[in-house]
Amino acid sequence: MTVAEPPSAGCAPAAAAELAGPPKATPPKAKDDPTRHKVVFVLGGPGSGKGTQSARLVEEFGVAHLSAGDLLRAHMKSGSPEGQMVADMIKNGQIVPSHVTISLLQRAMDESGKHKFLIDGFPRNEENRASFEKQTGISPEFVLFFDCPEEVMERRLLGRNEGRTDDNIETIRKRFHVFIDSSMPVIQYYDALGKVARINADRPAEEVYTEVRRLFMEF
Ligand SMILES: Nc1ncnc2c1ncn2[C@@H]1O[C@H](COP(=O)(O)OP(=O)(O)OP(=O)(O)O)[C@@H](O)[C@H]1O
Ligand SMILES: O=c1ccn([C@@H]2O[C@H](COP(=O)(O)O)[C@@H](O)[C@H]2O)c(=O)[nH]1
Ligand SMILES: [Mg+2]
Repeated sequence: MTVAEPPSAGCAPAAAAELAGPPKATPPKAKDDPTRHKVVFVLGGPGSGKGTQSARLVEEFGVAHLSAGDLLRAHMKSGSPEGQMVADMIKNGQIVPSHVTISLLQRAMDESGKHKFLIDGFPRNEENRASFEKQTGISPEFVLFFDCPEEVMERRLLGRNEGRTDDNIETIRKRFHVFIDSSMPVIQYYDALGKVARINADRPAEEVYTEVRRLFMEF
């Protein structure tokens, strides 16, 4: 990627901002820096139970939970053209451009006043992952991967009844394809670094949580 030249002196502020190019990369903080943000990515197919298990962790450990999907759903209600684009992409099961999701995540992290985060449903593809690591200087402590058969996830999503525009059979099938094609490579990337804890999510939620909390205690 090419880095934009700095704006010349005398540039108008708006033009200068435009010339400044993409957000600058943040260098990683030292391991023992108490202000360092620690992140666990919560990944798995649609309906695998990411939100359900994250809520339990919030209850027990008080960690901050940032669901990228929830942030995008809130953003789509903003009424802005970008919000409309997000609404259309969610309805079609597509991955929203990284810069949109990362700026929502960054703002939520900054406003939370916390240092430990569960980031649920992100990164969705390799480009999300690389951009997030570069822009924030954060790589995850580990990844919780909820592994669940598609037929089980499909049944759960069709029974969820939260009025989501993407919980219909047509979009669910697209989301499964996107998960296999684009999101699994992210899990494989972190697995190669020894950072993935795989959890069998095809069990009662209580049973899944017993394993999740045990893994989380090490965080
Ligand atoms: N272990 C489980 N057994 C049975 N039902 C479950 C289990 N975990 C979650 N559910 C139910 O399945 C549905 C989907 O769960 P949840 O919203 O946590 O999934 P998710 O991974 O966050 O999905 P999405 O990626 O679509 O946001 C919910 O209705 C939830 O109550
Ligand atoms: O990082 C992300 C997270 C989500 N999306 C879009 O939102 C929907 C729903 O996400 P859930 O995690 O299931 O709530 C997803 O299908 C994508 O369209 C995204 O683009 N990027
Ligand atoms: Mg969810």
